[in-house]
Amino acid sequence: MAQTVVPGSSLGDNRPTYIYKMVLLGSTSVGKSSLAYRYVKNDFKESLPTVGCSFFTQTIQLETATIKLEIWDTAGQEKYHSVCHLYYRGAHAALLVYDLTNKETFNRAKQWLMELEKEFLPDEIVIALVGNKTDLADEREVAAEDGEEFARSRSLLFMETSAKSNHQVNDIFMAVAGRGTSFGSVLIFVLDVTRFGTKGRIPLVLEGARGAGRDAVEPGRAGGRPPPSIPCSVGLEQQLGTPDRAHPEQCCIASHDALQRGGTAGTANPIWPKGCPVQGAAWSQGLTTALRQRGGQGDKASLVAAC
Ligand SMILES: Nc1nc2c(ncn2[C@@H]2O[C@H](COP(=O)(O)OP(=O)(O)OP(=O)(O)O)[C@@H](O)[C@H]2O)c(=O)[nH]1
Repeated sequence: MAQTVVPGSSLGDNRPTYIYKMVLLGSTSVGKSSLAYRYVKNDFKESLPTVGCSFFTQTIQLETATIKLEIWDTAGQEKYHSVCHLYYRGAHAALLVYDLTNKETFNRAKQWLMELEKEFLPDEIVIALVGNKTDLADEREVAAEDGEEFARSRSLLFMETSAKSNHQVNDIFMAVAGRGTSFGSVLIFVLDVTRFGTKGRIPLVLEGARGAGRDAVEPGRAGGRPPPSIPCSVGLEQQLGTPDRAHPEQCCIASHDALQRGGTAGTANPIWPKGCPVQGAAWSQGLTTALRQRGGQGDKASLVAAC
């Protein structure tokens, strides 16, 4: 399993930071944002359809290392499909979510899988098939056995969840993180109920970090993904009220998305979530940094080439 490791950034803190990118894919309204919200906030609320992609991070401080879980919640609406591959690029794990009350979304999840299989080698990414909305048992259109059987035939993790009733939400995130440890023996996550309790949001602890993954990089080294460094806040981060430091790569991708659809890469980007506190200068700065890290300039041609 590929993780990125960077040296600790705080003064006197030499612990490495491992970055683990997890992407949520699936049709619109299957509950991707709700699952992420439940996992991060342990709550459920109505949310608007995702625009482009929401991104947030969850940091886990451990004795020997820091784990930074990057969760990329993609938009399921078809109009965003053409740019989705930009979001799952470099992912270590993917949750393929369908709505078990809507068979069409199950079929769509199978198509997502085919796309992932074109992009990744089998041992490059952990994939889980997730049937969401178990609380709507009376409306079920996809039998649990069908989901399970398909997952088994393709060696995927499988779980049915309900973001609404909080059924197996922690479990699926944990299972995916746990599976990630079986590749390359880089990280071992174990449940630490003594520290977090069984209802802890991220009951994970690193038991042993035995060196860097094969794509481990040092900051600034060519070929590696840059560490998050630009103040920015988008999508779910914003909804959660927990502004974070956005990934320059996301600023780049969002801008590329806008350009593809005839928008501009400037601060007036029509797709940028309304009310985003960093709609202006901070986002531009993030974009500029992303471009520089890719060796480009801040013009449209460089942006498209870089992304
Ligand atoms: N009953 C029930 N409703 C759910 C559940 N999860 C999500 N929903 C509802 O399904 C609808 C869509 O949820 P979202 O989380 O926005 O779906 P999404 O997959 O992120 O949608 P896009 O952003 O368009 O891709 C909302 O009305 C949610 O309240 C669930 O587990 N049970």
